[in-house]
Amino acid sequence: MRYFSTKELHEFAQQTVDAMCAVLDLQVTIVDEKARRVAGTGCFSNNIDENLPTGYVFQRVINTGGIFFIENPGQTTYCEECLERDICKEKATLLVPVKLDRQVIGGIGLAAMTDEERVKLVSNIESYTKFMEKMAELLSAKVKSDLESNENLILAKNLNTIIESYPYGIISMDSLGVVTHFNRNAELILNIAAKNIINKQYADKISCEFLEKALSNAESYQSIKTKFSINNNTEVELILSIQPILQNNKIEKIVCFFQEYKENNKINKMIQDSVKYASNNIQGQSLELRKVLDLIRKIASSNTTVLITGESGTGKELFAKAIHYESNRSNEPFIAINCSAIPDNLLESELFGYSKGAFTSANSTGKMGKFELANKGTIFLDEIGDMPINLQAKLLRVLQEKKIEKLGDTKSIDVDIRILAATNKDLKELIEQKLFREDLYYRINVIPLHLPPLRCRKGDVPILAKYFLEKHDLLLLKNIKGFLPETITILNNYDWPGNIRELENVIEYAINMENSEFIQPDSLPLDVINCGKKDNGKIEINKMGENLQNTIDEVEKIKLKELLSIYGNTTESKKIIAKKLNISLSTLYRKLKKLEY
Ligand SMILES: Nc1ncnc2c1ncn2[C@@H]1O[C@H](COP(=O)(O)OP(=O)(O)OP(=O)(O)O)[C@@H](O)[C@H]1O
Repeated sequence: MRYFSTKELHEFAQQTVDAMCAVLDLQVTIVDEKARRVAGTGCFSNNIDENLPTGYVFQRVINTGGIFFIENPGQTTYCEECLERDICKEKATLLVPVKLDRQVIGGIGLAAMTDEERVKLVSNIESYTKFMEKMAELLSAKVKSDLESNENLILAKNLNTIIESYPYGIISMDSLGVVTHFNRNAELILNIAAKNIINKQYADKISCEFLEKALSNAESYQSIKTKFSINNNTEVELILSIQPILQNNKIEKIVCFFQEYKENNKINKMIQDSVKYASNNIQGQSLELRKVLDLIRKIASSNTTVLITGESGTGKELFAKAIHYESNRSNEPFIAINCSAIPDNLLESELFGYSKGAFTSANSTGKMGKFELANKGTIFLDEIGDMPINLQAKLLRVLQEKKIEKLGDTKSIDVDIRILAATNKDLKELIEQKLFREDLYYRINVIPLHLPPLRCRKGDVPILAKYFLEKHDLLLLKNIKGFLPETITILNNYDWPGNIRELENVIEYAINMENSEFIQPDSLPLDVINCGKKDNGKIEINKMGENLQNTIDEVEKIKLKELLSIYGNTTESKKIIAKKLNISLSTLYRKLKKLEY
């Protein structure tokens, strides 16, 4: 790649040398990483865009990244290879590399052309060197920022092409709802010209309840069937996904993808079906699992609260979603909140929302709480055992009265929600410790649903393993066909303390490690092998051997990268590197090839 390839950079380099020459009263030149002159003052200005003479010391600066000061040009060993050493007009010269992220991308040279200039340069060499280093940093920063802005430009063009050719409507807007992108398909579906909506507030032209909710609460909604009102009183029915983009927990942008809903449209049907039959994602055939699935089908359409219990990673959230999507609330929101992940003092406002001006740091427009957001749909209160006791009293009121009050507001709002709760704690024990309200326990535990740990439904291990293999193999593009029988035996023998989440992670790890068509036992993590296989000595040693080789390769890679950046990538430089490492040149080439250099 040529770093000083643009006209702007050439002009900047020339302005830099002119300014330096005016201040220092010495001649200045800049060369690129191929030792081609990019800019120059005085006699150097005659050879711009030409290569420097073969053997000129600048070549060493570029190859080694070192600073060179030649007090007596033509007479030092550095000048021996220079074809112009006998006609050199320079009386002294200082050459400094320009580096970008440790890679040499050129150099700056300062030359004394008279005896007087030479005395000045020699006697102040330290300060000149420091100054030149600063100028090299300045040049490098300019090259970097030009490269970045060029990359950004290409990225923006690329993104725009993707957005325009995407087969869905796309609207993107900022946190105030001002539209920044509106693609061709959005124009066709909503019958609005992009120029009439870009830079305007979407609410002026179209309105959608979900967008408003997403804008005020940073919620993402996936594949909802919803109606959009267009300003001339027409409505279109859409399948819509909304994705907020957050920065420091604040909405920066909202991106919406949508398609017009048509009964017999294949994609729409697929989206609808995948939403409706979310329980299809539940894998397993054990008797224990089939009992749970039967129960889900029975309870899905009622509005009764369900308490899902089970160890971490057994699928509590997945089953909660299955209940929602099997119910007649499936076209309405499913809102999940993890009560242990939110600090106690914030949980109340997250659940109930607040009115404008409720407290000093409150958002000036107020905020909808999760209960209000889940209206008509389902709210999933995960880790309910961690809910602070004062909030438990408020939750009880919501369950009994189906009303909520925002913080800072006395007006109550009716909510029509189904509550699903989950915990991996023993709530009865928490009741004894006075950490959980007994009345709330009975209120939420109307339908108990217990998910057995994976070790109690071993029959599901091979089915789940195959399912996760197919899922991650597709994502990692490895084309692995299955497991060796010994691998399945190890998986079956293991205890799975982290349940299905742990199994999924183990399979993803194994796919990454595997280089053959079938997952071998030694591609599993060591702790799974050790616990899952009784005679595991051979595998452990193999694994250690493999890890040791990986570590050696890594260290070699780092060292070679460092030496290449110091000495350069030419044949000459490689000879120096081989000598330094005390290995033959052919061994060095073999190592570079193996490490893909
Ligand atoms: N039967 C199943 N079939 C397919 N995937 C499953 C099954 N059960 C769980 N999973 C997957 O396992 C992972 C963990 O599930 P989930 O997050 O629902 O567990 P959880 O019990 O809610 O965990 P925690 O208590 O730690 O929040 C998820 O990726 C989920 O999709």
